[in-house]
Amino acid sequence: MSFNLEIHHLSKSAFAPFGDVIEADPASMRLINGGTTERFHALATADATGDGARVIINLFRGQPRSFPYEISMMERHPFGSQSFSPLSGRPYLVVVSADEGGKPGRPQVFLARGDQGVNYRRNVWHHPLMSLDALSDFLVVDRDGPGNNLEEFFFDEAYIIGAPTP
Ligand SMILES: NC(=O)N[C@@H](O)C(=O)O
Ligand code: NI
Repeated sequence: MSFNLEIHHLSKSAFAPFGDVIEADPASMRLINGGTTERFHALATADATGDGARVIINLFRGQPRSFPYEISMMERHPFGSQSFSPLSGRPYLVVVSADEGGKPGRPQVFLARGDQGVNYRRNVWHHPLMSLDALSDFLVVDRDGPGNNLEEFFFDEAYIIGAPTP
């Protein structure tokens, strides 16, 4: 069995082609509330398109994935962005692909810290939530409304991820 996907630490620059990293970036910080609160401003933008579309806020409670793990499919949301912000303080995996002629290319795997969220830009290929180690909660901001906002693609041959090392 070949563990043929490397895991990289999540960074704003590496993730830029796919969306935003939601983290306490000093460059975005402004003091508010009489200096008692740091506002890390406009880290990402929620996008919801189509008549009747709305941005909604959800909680996802994800069961931990076991490894080696087969990446057999990817999905995307053609009508809206989707963000995941960890509430349990645990790392998790983020798996994304560039679009290649309407299909996902070779997945890229990022290990996100427990204080980093991600916002997938609209129509970006990604794997469904991948919690690690224990049941984990995430605040998820995405799009609700008419139309099918889920497109899935199944690979002919699955990619394999070995167990992440912290
Ligand atoms: N289906 C759903 O709401 N979740 C997925 O979109 C996901 O990315 O986890
Ligand atoms: Ni999704």
